Order: sequence, then C-alpha cells, then structure tokens
Amino acid sequence: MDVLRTLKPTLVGNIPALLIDNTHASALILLQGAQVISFCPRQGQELLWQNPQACFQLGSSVRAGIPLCWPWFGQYDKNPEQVQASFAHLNHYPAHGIARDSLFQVIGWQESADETQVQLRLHPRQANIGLTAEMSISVSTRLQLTLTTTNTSSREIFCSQALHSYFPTSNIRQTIVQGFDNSTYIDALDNWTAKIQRGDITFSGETDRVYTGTRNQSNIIDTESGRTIQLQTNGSHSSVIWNPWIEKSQRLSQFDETAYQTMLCVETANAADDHIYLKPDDAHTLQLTIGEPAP
Ligand SMILES: O=P(O)(O)OC[C@H]1O[C@H](O)[C@H](O)[C@@H](O)[C@@H]1O
Repeated sequence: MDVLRTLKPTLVGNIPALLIDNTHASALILLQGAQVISFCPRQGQELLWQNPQACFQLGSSVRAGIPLCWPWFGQYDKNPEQVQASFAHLNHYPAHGIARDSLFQVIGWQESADETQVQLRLHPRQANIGLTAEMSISVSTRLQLTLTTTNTSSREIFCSQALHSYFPTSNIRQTIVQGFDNSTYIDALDNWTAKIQRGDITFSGETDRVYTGTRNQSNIIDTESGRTIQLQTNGSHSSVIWNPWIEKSQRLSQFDETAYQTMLCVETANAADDHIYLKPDDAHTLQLTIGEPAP
C-alpha cells in the first residue's frame, strides 16, 4: 500500500496494524478484527480503555478497544433461532463470532486536511458463511466506524453483531450512562429476564444486559473526573452494557482483577430482537461515532 502522510503500517505485537496521526487525532487499528485499540484527540485524552494486560498475538482475540463481534454476538446458542439456523452448517462457534481473530485486508484509504479514512474487508476463512464484512474507519475530531455486512450467498441469512467498545472511566461506581431511560433490557445475569430501565444506568455489581429499542444517542458520564464520552449510532437498535465486577474479573483472560473499576463496555449492537435479516445481495450498515462534547 502507498504510505500516506497521516497513515502508516505498523505492528502491535505480531499483529499488522495501521497508525493514523493527523491534525485532529491519532488512532491505532489492528488489521485483525478491524479493531481500533486507540483513539486520542490531539488536545485531549484517550477515548478508548487502555488494557495493560492485553495480549497482541495473531490468531487470538484481543481484549482492548473495539473488538468486532460478527456474524453473531455472544454465545452462539443464546442467539435467536433464525441466527443459529443461518450458521448451523459451521463446525466452530467461538463466542462473539469469527471476525475478531480474523485478518482484514486494506482495500482503500484517503486523507484530507481534516480526516483520514481507511476501508478494511474480511473474507471469512469459512467461505460458506455467506457474508462479507467491510469496515470503514474515519479519524477526525471524532472516531467513526461504519460496518457494512453484505449477503453474498444465494440464501437468506440472519445475523447478529456488535462493536464491543471498551471505554475508560476513573471510577465505575461514579459512572452513569445516559440515553436508556424507559428502554427494555434482557438481564443475562437474571436468567435472561426482560426488565425496564428507569433513569440513567449506574453500576454497583456485575452488569451484563442487552438493551433493545434503543435510541441513537447515549453519553457515558464519568462524574468523578467530569468527563463525558458521546456515542452516536445508526443502524442499531440494541446496546450491550457490560462490567464484569469483582468475581468475573478474576476469571477473565487479559484482564487485571481490579480493572473492572476503571472500564465499562457500551456495545453498539444488532442483538436479540434487533438481529439482522439479509436477503441475497442485501447489505446492512451499522455506524458508531465516538467523541467528546465540543468545548
Ligand atoms: O470475554 P469475551 O468473550 O470477550 O466477552 C466479554 C463479554 O462480552 C459481552 O459484553 C457479553 O455480554 C458478556 O457476557 C461477555 O462476558
């Protein structure tokens, strides 16, 4: 690939990656899983959670930044029946699908005075998956991820997915997530019971919920530092809110047992009832924009 002024190939561990450094921000993107692991506005602080325990080993999923869950979210057998049926012919069902440890190809790149963009494409190793994923990443004052899933097969396919974003916070107990008031959620820790959110989301224990019918704007407010991270989404009506808290943190790979105190996941998804239906040649676009409020 031609080397642009603001985009350079690099390696993180033994994973091929791209480093973007332009007027507005810097970003680091693993070609494995099209996974953005850093986004830092020029005059600001890192917007993605930095994990000192992350292991950058080609072929293994990396717990950092924005892992891509595709073409199913979470445990395969917890997915809607139609999603499971769409992939019933496969013989391997890793949690969160097959994209996060697969290499993407760089298929395009552009830069202007204000923005650097790169387009990545996944051709799944299992050709019979019937879908392709293209991720376009734009780095400017904000970070924008646009994921297009296309049905390249001759059958109808149902799939689920998520941009499994890890965000930093200074104290999870003093963190609130706005934008989910009156949304229904499925509580994975209470036998997948449906509940209704009243007011903002707060954290006082392990949290693992799929919110459905969600709107396209939410805010993470770190009340201890006064920092707000804004999320804007398109093509998604579900979000996963996750914090492993004390006990699960002790069992997780690539995770310090105290790390739950300073991170949370707000995952832009098409999960549960919000899964995607694609006829042959149909495409679906999921978009996430992350930034801080203008000063
Ligand atoms: O450990 P991983 O496979 O990366 O999954 C991490 C987490 O992802 C999602 O948020 C799920 O809802 C959780 O149940 C899961 O524990």
